[in-house]
Amino acid sequence: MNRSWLRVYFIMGSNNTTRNPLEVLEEALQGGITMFQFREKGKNAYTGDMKLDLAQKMKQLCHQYNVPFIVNDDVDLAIAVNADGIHVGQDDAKVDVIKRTCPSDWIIGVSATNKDEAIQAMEDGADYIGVGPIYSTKTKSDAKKPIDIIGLAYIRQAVGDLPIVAIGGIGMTNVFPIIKAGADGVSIISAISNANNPRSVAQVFDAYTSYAVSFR
Ligand SMILES: Nc1nc(C(F)(F)F)ncc1COP(=O)(O)OP(=O)(O)O
Ligand SMILES: [Mg+2]
Repeated sequence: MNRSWLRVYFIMGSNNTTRNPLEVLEEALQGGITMFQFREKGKNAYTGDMKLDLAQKMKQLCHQYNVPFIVNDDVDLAIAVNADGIHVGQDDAKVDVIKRTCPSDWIIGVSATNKDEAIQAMEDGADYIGVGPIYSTKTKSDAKKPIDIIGLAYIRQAVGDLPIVAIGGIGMTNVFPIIKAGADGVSIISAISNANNPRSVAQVFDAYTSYAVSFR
């Protein structure tokens, strides 16, 4: 997996915006996001054919901009739309099962909050780990206690050069310390999905992360 795909990793579901999610995604793609995760869950989330249809349209958009399209949690949906990969948490499908039953070229991401989860994900063969929550977040109602920059640095030290994307309460002002602490990129939901101008916010994250990574 190309770790630079993690640099500006946008995550969104239909309930993370009051606008048409396809318009928000296209604006974020125009602004330079480097990877996208379709995370359709929680209050008023789409299900069934509506979820399938939205996933197919989002994947098409991402591929118009040569951006990988990842599905959160839902392995069956990811297979149905021929996604580029899946992201699973500690309570979701296991990596070894995914590797046995899903396309061999899939990007497989795993959530990790501590060193043990990170090392386990690496040993299981995850292509990247989503480390956090770095800061407190309102987006994920069942988020664990924030680990802050020090928790990220500790995990970076434990996993060598395994690709890491940081997640949880990330805004433009804390990009630099997160990259300096060892993340290859930042994962953003509401900073882009709730923005008046998702394109310009994505552009700022693109510029800030590129600059920060160049110092690494
Ligand atoms: N969805 C995520 N994406 C990332 C990514 F690495 F992509 F930034 N990291 C962490 C999560 C959280 O994943 P999980 O713990 O299963 O909770 P949920 O399914 O509610 O998102
Ligand atoms: Mg999950």
